[in-house]
Amino acid sequence: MHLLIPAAGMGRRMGSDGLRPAGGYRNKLLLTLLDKPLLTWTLLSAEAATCIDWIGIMGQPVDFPEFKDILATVNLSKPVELIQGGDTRQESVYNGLQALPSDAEQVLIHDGARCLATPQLFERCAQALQEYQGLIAAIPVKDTIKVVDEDGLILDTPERKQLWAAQTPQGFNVKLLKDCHEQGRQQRWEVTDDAALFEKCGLSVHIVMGEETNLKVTTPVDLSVAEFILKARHNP
Ligand SMILES: Nc1ccn([C@@H]2O[C@H](COP(=O)(O)OP(=O)(O)OP(=O)(O)O)[C@@H](O)[C@H]2O)c(=O)n1
Ligand SMILES: C[C@](O)(CO)[C@H](O)COP(=O)(O)O
Repeated sequence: MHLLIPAAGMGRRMGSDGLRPAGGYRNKLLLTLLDKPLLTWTLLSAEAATCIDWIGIMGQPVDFPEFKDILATVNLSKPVELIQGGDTRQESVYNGLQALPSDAEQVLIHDGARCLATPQLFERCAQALQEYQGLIAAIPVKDTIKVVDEDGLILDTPERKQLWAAQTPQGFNVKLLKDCHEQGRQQRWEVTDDAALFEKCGLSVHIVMGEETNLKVTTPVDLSVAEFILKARHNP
């Protein structure tokens, strides 16, 4: 199974590590969580998942020297390729898809920022991909969700039992996902996950039960929560 890791973000919402001299934020995946860069935790989980046999990491070239240091430390047993990311997650995944080996039939896509996903979740998604052409890890929403207009007025309260919070890994048939990305570029669709492109193209996407701990490290609070979870895992 091929795995693409989008890791080319700016970490604007994290915003904690100051501006780079050249402008722009420092990639949050290079921040330290316990004693390792955040990206290292994601890679260690991918390494432990036996279903994965090739890894592509989409990053910004400015981060490649540090990515190479991380790879040298982790010393993965699987082939790894660094791929130039784009200005959005959608563009980064597009670039990753173009860089897949020509024999890749199925792909899992997993945010570098979801560094707490377990190897078992990768295995579960890879297994389900033998049955489905499109799937995502997701968990039932715990809060009551409101749809709100620009003036702060509630428009709707969707029924909670139909709401799921999308996570990654997201898994797809490579050819179908490439077609969906092409169509997305032509139609100028802007989406925040790959499943949305599948949906817009009228293709079905199945849910695989995700993990409550599989949070996306987005803000400084997430970093503290992730550290807490990792500490509990490593010193139970
Ligand atoms: N141009 C981009 C933007 C995001 N990502 C990746 O997509 C994942 C989810 O994105 P997000 O959490 O939004 O990360 P950032 O873009 O870094 O954060 P922010 O939106 O706060 O700037 C991350 O692993 C991030 O590195 C990417 O590969 N290319
Ligand atoms: C793909 C994703 O992680 C699913 O929750 C999420 O949509 C990424 O979104 P972001 O806008 O990059 O935070």
